[in-house]
Amino acid sequence: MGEVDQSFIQAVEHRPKLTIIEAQGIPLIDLSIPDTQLLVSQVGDACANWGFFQVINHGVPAILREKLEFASKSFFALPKEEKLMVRRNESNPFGYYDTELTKNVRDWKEVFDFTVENPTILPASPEPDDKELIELVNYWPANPKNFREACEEYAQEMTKLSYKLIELLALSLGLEANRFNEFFRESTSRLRLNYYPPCPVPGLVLGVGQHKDGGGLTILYQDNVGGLEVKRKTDGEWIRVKPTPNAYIINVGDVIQVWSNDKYESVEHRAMVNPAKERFSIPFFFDPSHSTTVKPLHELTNDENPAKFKAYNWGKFLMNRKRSNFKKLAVENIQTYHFRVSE
Ligand SMILES: O=C(O)CCC(=O)C(=O)O
Ligand SMILES: [Fe+2]
Repeated sequence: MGEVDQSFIQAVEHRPKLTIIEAQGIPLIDLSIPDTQLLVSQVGDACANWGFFQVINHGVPAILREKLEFASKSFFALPKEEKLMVRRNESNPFGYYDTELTKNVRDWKEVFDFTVENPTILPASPEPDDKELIELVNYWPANPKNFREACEEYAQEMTKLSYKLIELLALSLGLEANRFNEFFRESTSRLRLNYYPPCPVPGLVLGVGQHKDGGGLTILYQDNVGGLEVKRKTDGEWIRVKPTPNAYIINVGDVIQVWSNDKYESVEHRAMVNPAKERFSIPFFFDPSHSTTVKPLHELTNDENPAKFKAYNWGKFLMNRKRSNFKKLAVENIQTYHFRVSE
């Protein structure tokens, strides 16, 4: 990326501290324990207290992740011109991208995005009155040769793990295990490969600026370099999540916060960059169908605990976010608090 352009520089209050506080507290959950009740209560506590947890013994074969990590490294090592052949554009918000913005500031990263459904149905634009839908098919690079296969095999495993987790989450909220499943048919789930090159000014920029994930669940794999920071709910302190070999980091997104009527909060996080090492991470975003109307579940609201959010459409929300990370806007990008019912 050459010289550090002004567009990357974070406002003073958002700059990362170079002294690291490493989290003791992010719960580590063993998904293989046979006692479902115990598992459900561990997941429930983690969601309520942190919004984040790590899982081990999750059933995803390490070999598939390693194959994808290798494919990702090979892809990002290609000459820029080759990567630009699968660049996202105004009409398709997926593919390769190296100028993404988070909240109007540039991230120090390159990404490759693809969707799980083929095709994925999305609104043509974020405009509320535009009813047109589009069918998106993924861009695949010609190299490395097994790139598409590695991506697709891994995404299937992520989908399986997501259903396991969303069912535990439903149980932890006192709902039927399959309560959320219907929302994820014709999902808009996406997988992202993140590449963070070494950066000469890690105290001034971020790999990903502070944000909340907008959708259902995120399943993140981070390599052993580390850089993910989570805003601790108890005191607002930024806490580094230490990489655990073979583990996944799970966080609830805004959609689950709304469904749960604030019982579970979607927590802010960000990624720091490293002055010497490159870093790779692989988030999977388990997101509902574009047609989903997101609103607090009726089972979780009543007269004493009325709905805290107005209903909104997931497809339009997603396209709004996509527009704001493609182009710098004069206004703040869309956030779920815009739908909060005033008290
Ligand atoms: O790379 C990371 O550790 C975090 C990435 C992330 O939060 C995202 O892509 O939404
Ligand atoms: Fe994120």
